[in-house]
Amino acid sequence: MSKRKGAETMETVFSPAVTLEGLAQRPTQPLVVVISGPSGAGKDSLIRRMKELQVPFHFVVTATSRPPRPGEVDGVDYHFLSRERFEAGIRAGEFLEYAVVYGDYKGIPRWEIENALASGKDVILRVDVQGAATLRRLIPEAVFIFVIPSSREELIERLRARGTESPESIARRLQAVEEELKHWAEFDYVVVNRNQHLDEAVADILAIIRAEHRRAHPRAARREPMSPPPSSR
Ligand SMILES: Nc1ncnc2c1ncn2[C@@H]1O[C@H](COP(=O)(O)OP(=O)(O)OP(=O)(O)O)[C@@H](O)[C@H]1O
Ligand SMILES: Nc1nc2c(ncn2[C@@H]2O[C@H](COP(=O)(O)O)[C@@H](O)[C@H]2O)c(=O)[nH]1
Repeated sequence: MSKRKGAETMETVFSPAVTLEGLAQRPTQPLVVVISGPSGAGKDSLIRRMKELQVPFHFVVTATSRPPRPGEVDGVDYHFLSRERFEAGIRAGEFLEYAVVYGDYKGIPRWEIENALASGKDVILRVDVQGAATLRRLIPEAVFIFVIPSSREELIERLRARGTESPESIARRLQAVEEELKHWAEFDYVVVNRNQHLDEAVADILAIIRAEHRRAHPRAARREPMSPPPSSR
């Protein structure tokens, strides 16, 4: 490519001078990755698989007023709170974000986010579509991934086979899908978690994270809490 000597190019106007070594060793910022999608899409299964594969990331444990399912561990899957304790937390401004999701409170404790950002690792949050909309305002530089199954039948079958929901809870979750789907285009990526192809969806998420780390102009991960805790306002 020939360029006139002294002529301004896109590179000379926009790129600060670097050495090859400097550019090659450029530190990458931790990412904030928000995983959302309909109930039963497989968000928790994907995150669990990524933990099994020892992918280095910090998972933000959110809080809920719903009772634990068999096998769920307090402080690992959720912080399980009574409804009263959750409502007291709302009044005290303890949550960065909270919503009523399928009839139960769900929310992100501020201290969890502060710990996550202090970890220096990529941070993964899993929230419903309402939560993703709130986080888009609070953390616009986060990477937003919408996870879906490949069909409604797949979703119904998965929610039934999980065996954790009452028929009413399954109906409520399925009723929400249409509304949730309306928001797909607000996400940066759509990942399809096909039946029996969980590892393909995991590979997609890892590819997204890898590519985001290779950005020439990275999304800057926040180092500070999103807003001061209410007590110091
Ligand atoms: N690729 C897959 N193939 C077959 N079954 C799957 C796949 N992914 C997830 N499942 C199963 O589907 C059910 C729902 O998955 P999971 O609980 O991970 O969904 P979720 O999106 O986290 O749901 P929720 O929003 O309700 O918490 C689980 O029983 C899980 O084992
Ligand atoms: N808005 C928020 N949604 C959250 C949070 N933590 C989890 N979730 C989402 O709730 C639904 C239902 O979860 P389940 O465990 O009861 O099946 C699912 O979409 C989760 O991702 C949160 O802090 N805020």
